[in-house]
Amino acid sequence: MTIATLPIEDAPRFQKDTRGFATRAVQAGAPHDPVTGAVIAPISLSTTYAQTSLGNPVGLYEYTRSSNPNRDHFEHAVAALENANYALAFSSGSATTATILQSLPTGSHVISISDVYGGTHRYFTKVAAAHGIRVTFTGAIEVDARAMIEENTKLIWIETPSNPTLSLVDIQAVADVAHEHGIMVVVDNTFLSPYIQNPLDHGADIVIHSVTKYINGHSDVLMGVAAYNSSELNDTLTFLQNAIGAVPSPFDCWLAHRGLKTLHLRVKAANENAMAIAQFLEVSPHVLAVNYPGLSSHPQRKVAIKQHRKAMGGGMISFRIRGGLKAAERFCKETKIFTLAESLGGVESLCEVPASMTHAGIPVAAREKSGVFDDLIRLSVGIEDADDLVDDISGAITRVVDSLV
Ligand SMILES: C=C(NCc1c(COP(=O)(O)O)cnc(C)c1O)C(=O)O
Repeated sequence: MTIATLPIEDAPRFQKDTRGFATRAVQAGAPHDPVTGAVIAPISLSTTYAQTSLGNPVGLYEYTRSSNPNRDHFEHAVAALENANYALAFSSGSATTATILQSLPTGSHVISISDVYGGTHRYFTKVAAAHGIRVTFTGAIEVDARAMIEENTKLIWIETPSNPTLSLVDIQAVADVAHEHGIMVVVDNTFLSPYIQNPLDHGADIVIHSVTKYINGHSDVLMGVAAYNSSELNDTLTFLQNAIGAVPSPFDCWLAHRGLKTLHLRVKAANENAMAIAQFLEVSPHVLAVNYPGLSSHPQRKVAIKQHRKAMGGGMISFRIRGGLKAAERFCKETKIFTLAESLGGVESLCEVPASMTHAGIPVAAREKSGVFDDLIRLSVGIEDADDLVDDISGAITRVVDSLV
C-alpha cells in the first residue's frame, strides 16, 4: 500500500491494504526515507516548506497545518487498520467530534445514543446546540432510530461499546435504516480500537477514535482521528481540518504512529486481563452488576459475537459496587495498581468514578437513565500481570467492605 504521490482525479488517497492486521500495524504508513534510507521516518517539525516559485513547493508540502509528512504517515496507518480509503488526524478526539459536527449545515438534526463520553455530551448540548445543530438522544437506537428521523436529520452518532456502561449497538442494523434516508452513521470506536472492531465494515460511514487512548496507548499523546471511504466527505473534512486548524503536532503524530505498531499486542493483553477481572467481579457478593461485552451475560453479547474480532470484550469494564458513591470513592483510594485517573486505553491500569469525574457534567437524571450511577466504577485494564490486577481489585473490595462495617 503506498501514499498516492500526486493527486490523481479519482484514486482514493490510500489503497486498501489486505495484509494481516499485525503486518499493517507495523508496516503501513512507514516508508523508508527516500534520501537517507531511514527505516523510521524523521520528525518533520518545520511549519513551512520552501517554494521554488510562487505556489510551487520544493516537495509535497507547503505549511504544516495543511499537511505534514508525519501526519500523512499516521493517517495512512490508521486508514490501513480501519480498512478505509481516507483518514484525517486532529488535535484530540473532541476536536475530531467538533470538526465532524461543524461539517453539518445550521439547522441540522443529529440522533445520538444517550450513553456517550461526557465531553461528547457536553459538545452536543452546549456547543453544537449554540451553532444551530440539534442533537436528540436515545437509549435504544436500534429500536428508536427510524421514528426519530426528521427531514433535517443528517447524522446518527454511536459509541459501541459506549462510555462508560459498555452498551453495544448493531452498527449494520442502524446503518441500514440511516441509509434509507441518506443519513450518515458515525461510530466512535475508541473503546475497542481497530484491532477488535472495524465499523466501516458494518455499514458505518465514518469511524473516529480518541487516539489519546488505545491507538497511541501510552497516555502521552492527545489526538483524534477520523477514517472513512467517501471522497466527497474527504473534500469536506480536509477543508475543515485546514480551515479550523485543530491538527496534531508532527511529534505527536510520530509518537502515535509508534504506539499504533503494537496495538494488536497491547489490546490482546488488556482483553485477557479484563476477562479475568470481569469473571472475578461477576461472582463477587459486593458487586451489583458488571458491564463487560466479553461475558456471556452481557445483554448484547450477540452483537459482540457479530462485530468484534473473536467476540473479544476489549480492555474496558464498568461495575456497580455495593455501598453507593462512598464505596466507589473508597475503592479508588484502596487500589494499589489501578491508578485513580481519567482517560483509558494505556498500558497502565486506571480506575475512575464517571458520575463524579468524566460524566459529572451530564445532568443526574440523564446519566442515571443511561446507567451511570454514583456507585459505577470504570476500569481501564492495562497490560500488567493478570494475577496482580485481580488481586488488586479483590484486595480493594475487601478493604472497602471492612471500612463500611
Ligand atoms: C478522557 C476520556 N474520554 C475521551 C473520549 C473522547 C475525547 O477524546 P480526547 O482525546 O480526550 O479529546 C472521545 N470519545 C470517547 C469514547 C472518549 O472516551 C475518558 O473517558 O476518560
